[in-house]
Amino acid sequence: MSVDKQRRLRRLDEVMAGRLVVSCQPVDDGPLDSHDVVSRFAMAAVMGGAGAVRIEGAARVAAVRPFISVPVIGIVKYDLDDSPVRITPFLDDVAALIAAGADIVAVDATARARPVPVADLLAAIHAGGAWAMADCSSSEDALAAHALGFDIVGTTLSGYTGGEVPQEPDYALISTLAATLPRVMAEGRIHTPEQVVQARQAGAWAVTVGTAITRTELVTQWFAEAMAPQA
Ligand SMILES: CC(=O)N[C@H](C=O)[C@@H](O)[C@H](O)[C@H](O)COP(=O)(O)O
Repeated sequence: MSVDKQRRLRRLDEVMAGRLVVSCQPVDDGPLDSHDVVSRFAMAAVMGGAGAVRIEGAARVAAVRPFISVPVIGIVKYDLDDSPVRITPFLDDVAALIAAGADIVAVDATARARPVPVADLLAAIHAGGAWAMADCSSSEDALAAHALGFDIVGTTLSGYTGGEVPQEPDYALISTLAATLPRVMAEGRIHTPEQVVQARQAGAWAVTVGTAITRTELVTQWFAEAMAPQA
């Protein structure tokens, strides 16, 4: 491993290992979907103990950046006609996220039809001086991403590449990955502190929570549905 790479990974471990990441992605087009609200979510998350935040959109990363000093994981999401890949499929967005102040850029690293090869996205992230996170759906994705040189692999896309979305986090994937890979981000459907504990026990290097903190409509719905008449 090159000295530069060793240095990069040491610094990444210093700032992120064992930390909670809050994904500040409100429901699209909902009342909380604004730069101002997301900046405030990010500040509140840091006050609550988050070690990093995950933000969608380069303009939004730029809006949030002045308010927080913790690492920002930047992504840009799409709904493409010719590819199921949603998370940061294009090189231009990698550059824009880094220019906006993202410290880490996350990309979909699944083996699905895509406009730009994962290796090219990775090269652009590292050329821009950022850390690279691979959003994966399976151990095959994650092992391939690690072999390519991604700094972090996440379970972000487990359960989201076809079929019914499971209820629970994918602890089995977290633990399979953690057995051989150094930086596993547990992400996806982690809604409670107890689930954070389980993800950590499964070997997660860091844990990302999104919906349970920043999608108030959905969290309210969980509680509202629990109000159904009791037998
Ligand atoms: C599958 C997909 O597109 N995941 C997205 C990735 O950025 C977000 O919609 C999630 O909110 C994020 O991964 C955090 O997960 P959760 O909101 O379940 O805590």
